[in-house]
Amino acid sequence: MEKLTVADLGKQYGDTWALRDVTFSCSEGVVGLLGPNGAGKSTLMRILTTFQQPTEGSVHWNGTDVTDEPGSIREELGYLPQEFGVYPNLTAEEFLEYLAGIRGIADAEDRIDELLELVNLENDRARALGGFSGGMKQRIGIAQCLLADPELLVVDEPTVGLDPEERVRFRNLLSELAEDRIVVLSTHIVSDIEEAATEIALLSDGELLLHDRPAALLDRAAGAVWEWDVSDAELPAVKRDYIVSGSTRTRNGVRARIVSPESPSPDAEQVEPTLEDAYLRTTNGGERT
Ligand SMILES: Nc1ncnc2c1ncn2[C@@H]1O[C@H](COP(=O)(O)OP(=O)(O)OP(=O)(O)O)[C@@H](O)[C@H]1O
Repeated sequence: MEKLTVADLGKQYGDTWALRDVTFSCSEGVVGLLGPNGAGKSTLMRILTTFQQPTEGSVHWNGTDVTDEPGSIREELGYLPQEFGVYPNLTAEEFLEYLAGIRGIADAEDRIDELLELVNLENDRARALGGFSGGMKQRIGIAQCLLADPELLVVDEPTVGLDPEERVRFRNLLSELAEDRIVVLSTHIVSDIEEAATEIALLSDGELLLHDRPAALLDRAAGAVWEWDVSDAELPAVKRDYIVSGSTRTRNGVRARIVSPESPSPDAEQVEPTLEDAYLRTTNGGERT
């Protein structure tokens, strides 16, 4: 039996369905919850973590319905919400001691040492959090999630505001953590999950368009990615008529990369798809404008 099972989940705000008929299940690994802004990712995460009630459907954790018994998942859950506040005057170590205290975790000293080392903040343990970079704050955020050694870790857009180096470090940390637990990670940036995700759940307009291995998503763009040279004058029409997944400047214009089932021009060359191409194809262009 899978550990986490989501069945026919729906959430309505007023007249709007933020989630509709979402069904999937998973065990250990990184589940990359991918989708444009407003797709319903945060809503799904808040329901998984029991901060919100679904309008319809259910979430089961190890066979127990979490709406009926929220304690069943809360005891084994670490959650890093999108807006994670820290107390600027506390040091990293004091912050973790404080949270361990209010969560009733006794004798947490050794665990705090272990976690500070895991998130690579052991040398900054005595520094006030107010002086931490975005990446350091995210790492202390992950450390606090792990205080009780949870089996399920839910992190909402954790790489927002991180520099490229911090992103890579953070992704590696999550992959390590997913060896013996489920990590659900939401993002609208494909490269955040390209290497780390063992499964991708793709949400768009509240609907789950796909839940599968990254390779299955990649297959969706097979034979549908093209590159060719266009002039600056032609570029606006290309952008209007196609899903453009990239463009690089050339001497006389740009080399456009587009996602389309048919060749856009006799000069176009078919190229290997990336996960970004497949994501754009599946969501019909990604971000809604
Ligand atoms: N409390 C709320 N009341 C009304 N509508 C809401 C509420 N929370 C979210 N929504 C709407 O539900 C939809 C899904 O929002 P949600 O925040 O879950 O998406 P998201 O994929 O996490 O996007 P983002 O990355 O922008 O947070 C959006 O249309 C949003 O406007």
